[in-house]
Amino acid sequence: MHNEMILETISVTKNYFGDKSSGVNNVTIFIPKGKITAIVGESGSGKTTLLNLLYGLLQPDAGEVFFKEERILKREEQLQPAHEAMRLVTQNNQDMDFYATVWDSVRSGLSASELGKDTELKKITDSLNMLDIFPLKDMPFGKLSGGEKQRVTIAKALISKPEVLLLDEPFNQVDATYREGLQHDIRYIVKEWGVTVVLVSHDPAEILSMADELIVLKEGEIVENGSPEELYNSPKLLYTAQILASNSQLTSEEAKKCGINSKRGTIVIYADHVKIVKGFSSKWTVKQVLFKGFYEELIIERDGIILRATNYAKRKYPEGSKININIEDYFEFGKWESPVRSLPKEV
Ligand SMILES: Nc1ncnc2c1ncn2[C@@H]1O[C@H](COP(=O)(O)OP(=O)(O)OP(=O)(O)O)[C@@H](O)[C@H]1O
Repeated sequence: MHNEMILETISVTKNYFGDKSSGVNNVTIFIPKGKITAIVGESGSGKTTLLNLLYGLLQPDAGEVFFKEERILKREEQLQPAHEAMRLVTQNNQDMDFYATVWDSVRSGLSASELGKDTELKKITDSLNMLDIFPLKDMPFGKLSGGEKQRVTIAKALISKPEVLLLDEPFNQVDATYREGLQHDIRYIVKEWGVTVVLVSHDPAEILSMADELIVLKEGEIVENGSPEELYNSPKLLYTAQILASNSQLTSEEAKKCGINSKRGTIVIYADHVKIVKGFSSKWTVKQVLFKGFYEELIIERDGIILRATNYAKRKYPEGSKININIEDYFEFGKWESPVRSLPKEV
């Protein structure tokens, strides 16, 4: 089914120093309505620049941005940045008053024409309830935890029911244990209110669990896009594989020692594809155990080769213990980074 588009950029370029070394170059994207689109990429790849261009906060040097086929006006053409149907939540609560109560903070998201109306109370209450922060309504914003602050900024952004919500690294300040709850609530809001969300993120876990669509940026250019499943299961680029999953990279010589015969330069093995199995043949040593909440990531070593392995049986394999593994899948990347899909291998 063809998705209805709400936002698009046509060959948009924004450079900060007059050359291609910064910002974004010739970017054409389509944002589907009522979905969550994640813009991903390494630090400095242009994610925030693209988000600000979509919002109209930055003006493109070339190209155009459209909201529902209506061109987003340039700064000199409008009184306020951005289209009124969009809201941007920036990183680090930049535009929040730390002394204001949660109630007043959320209320400040209403436009002048909405303030003082009969509907004001209901709008504030609905927004607070939607983000599950009504009990905090009298607390000063500055006294809240990172996760609570983020809920308030989103409630403020949503109070006037925008059509598009743009979120820059929305879970950065949110404690890992509260992330999933907030991710779930954003998904719920998207479904209930039909809001379109565009978010910038560098965390594979949140991208894969939340987004309907992914746009991969590298050095200011779009290099891949598609659903999280498509890109995770069949990344065209080594770069995409690195962004979407915790992984190990081996040379073909190293891979050979793991039973993988490949003539291509780089072999990528997702931690999720390294399975711990019973057996006596090949012993790997657990060098490090990384706590990841409901699972662990093990850094394991054999003959100088280091791999990452996901382990759900927590505390079963302490540092120094010996384990056997199966490599269930891997990707081979050659000179042009186009991968060959690989068959499961036992090690
Ligand atoms: N206001 C600015 N002035 C000059 N250069 C800038 C400005 N904003 C961004 N850049 C540069 O443009 C490039 C892209 O920056 P941007 O913030 O869009 O990347 P990002 O992918 O969001 O990075 P991060 O994940 O680190 O936030 C970087 O090289 C950055 O240094």
